[in-house]
Amino acid sequence: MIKVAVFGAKGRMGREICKAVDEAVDLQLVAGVDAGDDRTEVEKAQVVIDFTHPDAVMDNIKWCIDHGINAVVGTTGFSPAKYDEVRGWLAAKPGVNVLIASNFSIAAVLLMHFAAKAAPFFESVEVIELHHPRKVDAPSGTAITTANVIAGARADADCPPMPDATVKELDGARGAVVDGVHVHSVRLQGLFAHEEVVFGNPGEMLTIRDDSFHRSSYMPGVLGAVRAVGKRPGLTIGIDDLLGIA
Ligand SMILES: NC(=O)C1=CN([C@@H]2O[C@H](COP(=O)(O)OP(=O)(O)OC[C@H]3O[C@@H](n4cnc5c(N)ncnc54)[C@H](OP(=O)(O)O)[C@@H]3O)[C@@H](O)[C@H]2O)C=CC1
Ligand SMILES: O=C(O)C1=N[C@H](C(=O)O)C[C@H](O)C1
Repeated sequence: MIKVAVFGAKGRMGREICKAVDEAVDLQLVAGVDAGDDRTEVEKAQVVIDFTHPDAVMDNIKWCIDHGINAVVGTTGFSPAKYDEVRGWLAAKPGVNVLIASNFSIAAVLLMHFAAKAAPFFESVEVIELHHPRKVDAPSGTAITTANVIAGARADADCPPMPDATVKELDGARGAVVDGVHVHSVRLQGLFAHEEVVFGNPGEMLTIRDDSFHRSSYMPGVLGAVRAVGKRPGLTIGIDDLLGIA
């Protein structure tokens, strides 16, 4: 039995995660807390799951590492510098592990995998992410990761810069630029979490799209990460390795 606590327990993801942990026969929910709550019960956990807020997540990870508790983190807002900071904290606490993934849904993880494979074959690529209007961050963490892996694959293949004649632009019209990839964020009532990667060549186009319709799509990935994190030393980024597609 793995003892689990949830940070952000009353949030949209947290509520679903508490239910999934409760229903799993090999996991025991020992605590669920939100901002400002007492954390005494959390200290009994072997794994903390964090789905909170980009401004809170680094302090939460530090708290887990200081208390010798492994962490599975879905909260967004990470950068290479933040990953390095977590690595630094973990180096001082051997035996404690952290797994961070910008997306735990199988469809989104596969979308990113396929996007990286397709990237070297196209002259142009842009990312469009579409989410519910309660989302606080833009672009989404998944879109940032997608742009990162596309840029990495293009750099490895020595792709030339993408064609783009824009010289006159209303601020934001071409979206945010992440690692040289344009990323467009749509916030629309009725949507949940969706992403399209559009690739273009002269005379042809490829679209790769994933749709999450419900938060249940993240649960197999989150619970799989909870079961795996104790066996993965240090910092693990993403669940590709857990799925055997790294
Ligand atoms: N990786 C993935 O697969 C996915 C990631 N996400 C990400 O997860 C995060 C949360 O999303 P969502 O559930 O929709 O957000 P919500 O705003 O619904 O929930 C966030 C919860 O975190 C709580 N919280 C804030 N600060 C702290 C803190 N310091 N310690 C403990 N709890 C805290 C909030 O409490 P209070 O209201 O009291 O402030 C709230 O209950 C976002 O970054 C989102 O992008 C979402 C879906 C999937
Ligand atoms: O806030 C959300 O809802 C989601 N956040 C994550 C992100 O920013 O990528 C994952 C998913 O898109 C849902």
